[in-house]
Amino acid sequence: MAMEGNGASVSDGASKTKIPHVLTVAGSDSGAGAGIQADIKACAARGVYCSTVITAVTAQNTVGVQGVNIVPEDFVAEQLKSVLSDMQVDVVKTGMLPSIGIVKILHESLREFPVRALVVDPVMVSTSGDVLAGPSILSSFREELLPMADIITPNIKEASALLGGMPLETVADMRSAAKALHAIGPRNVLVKGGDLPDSLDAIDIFFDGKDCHELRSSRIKTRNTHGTGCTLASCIAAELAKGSSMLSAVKVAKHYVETVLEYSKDIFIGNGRQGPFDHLLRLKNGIHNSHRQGTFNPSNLFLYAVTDSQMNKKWGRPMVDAIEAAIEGGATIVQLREKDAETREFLEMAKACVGICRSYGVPLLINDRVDVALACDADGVHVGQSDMPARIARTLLGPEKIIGVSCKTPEQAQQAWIDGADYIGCGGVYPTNTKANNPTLGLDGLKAVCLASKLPVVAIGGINASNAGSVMETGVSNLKGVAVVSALFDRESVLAETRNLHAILMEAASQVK
Ligand SMILES: Nc1ncnc2c1ncn2[C@@H]1O[C@H](COP(=O)(O)OP(=O)(O)OP(=O)(O)O)[C@@H](O)[C@H]1O
Ligand SMILES: Cc1ncc(CO)c(N)n1
Ligand SMILES: [Mg+2]
Repeated sequence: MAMEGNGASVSDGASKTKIPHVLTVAGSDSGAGAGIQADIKACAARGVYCSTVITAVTAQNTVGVQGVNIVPEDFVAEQLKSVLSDMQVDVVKTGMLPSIGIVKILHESLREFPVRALVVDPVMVSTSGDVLAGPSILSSFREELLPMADIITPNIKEASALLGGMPLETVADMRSAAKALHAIGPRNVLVKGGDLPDSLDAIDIFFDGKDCHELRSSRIKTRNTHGTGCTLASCIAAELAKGSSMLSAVKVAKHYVETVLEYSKDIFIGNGRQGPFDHLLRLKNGIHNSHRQGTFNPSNLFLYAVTDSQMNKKWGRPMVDAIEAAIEGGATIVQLREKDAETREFLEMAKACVGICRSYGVPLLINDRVDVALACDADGVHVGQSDMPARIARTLLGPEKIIGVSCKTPEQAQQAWIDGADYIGCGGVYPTNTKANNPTLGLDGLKAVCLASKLPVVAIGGINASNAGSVMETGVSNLKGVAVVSALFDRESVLAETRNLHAILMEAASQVK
């Protein structure tokens, strides 16, 4: 029975804050790794409101899909109307659409209530091999849904099915498929290569009708990949709802998936072949076993990029571009270190950098300046032994912000823990030009500092592609990564250098394990 609306409307003239809003039209996954549940968590992690129209309820776990119950078409229509007629949806994202009738209803609803963008994840078969939408759906996808879509995100099998069984085995095949799918009508196509056999990287192909981009990230070795496709599409929708361009939404989403897989690679849920991951980046090393209710994850120290405005000036690149390139290349945290700018100029720059880092989910720390960190709402500060003491910085910044301290000696390392710091920056490990009169500790000095503290440590000072491997291979358990300045920013291509260093660190980390 249909219920009447309650007739009440809120329009009291009070100031209203619009929050970006994604509506997901998808199936429920009882195991909560994929489907509606993944969509809600991905949107929440990206700071976007998510409403839900449920098309089917599945009984599903890490072993497979045990049952599917399709929601009656009329009731899908009713849910769509309830949300779209009232709730200021920016972007609609679709997942499991299990019948031709449901596709038709969605098509009609979107004509009646247009939205800014439509993201279509043409879900057909789960990775466990279970059918979520049968082949009879293909023609209605092609005729009704694809031409309306701003982007479609098929995996290899789905791209092949939509193209009548065209075989897809190589990156070149993925490129041809992206172009052929574009001809069916969607504005943009992303063919996902998560299931591409024998590929070292996770490669996706993006085609916008003009240019074809090959998007690569490192392939995380983990069983916890159930729901990557739903998460990727929801994150694209979330970034579009915030106002991103399509290419940047796709890049941010891909980077987010890589980051959550890395964070969640060792978590254990379920006994089947493919487990879920933790969208909110908390389980591994996270708040559950931290001494403080903070949000710092020590894995963020893996590739720590420290900026230098002189170097960026020398190479003629704006700070935000340099930072974006470093993040794209694999930097896991950024420290803004500014020695020349006046406070106001520094603050403006810091705000822009917070914006870019936040869009990628990478923390930004401010060197030295607690006031600037507070004013731009950065994720924290890094202080030296002659800067604001960490204990006072903690009082000023509160329990949530990240605080790092530079330490050269075991005594300083012990003090950093007592003062409530989150990590230690230890160096200079090797000689460097970026800091005058800085004594060199060598790998032995680094080890001594690591062993003196429970805190995670990042090594700094003269580290580059040729010696980063030996630093990581010291194998002390709380040494979590390396911090670099010149090796990334005093170079022609920040992206290429960061990527290279990231690969070296991954290799070294796998040796240690
Ligand atoms: N092991 C991995 N490491 C890094 N990225 C990955 C990995 N596996 C998948 N991805 C990325 O995750 C995204 C989803 O890709 P995939 O091809 O697995 O989609 P899907 O099969 O639709 O996902 P689902 O498992 O939810 O059905 C892509 O950007 C892909 O490159
Ligand atoms: C409900 C649902 N939607 C999508 C997928 C694809 O991962 C799944 N396994 N379950
Ligand atoms: Mg997959």
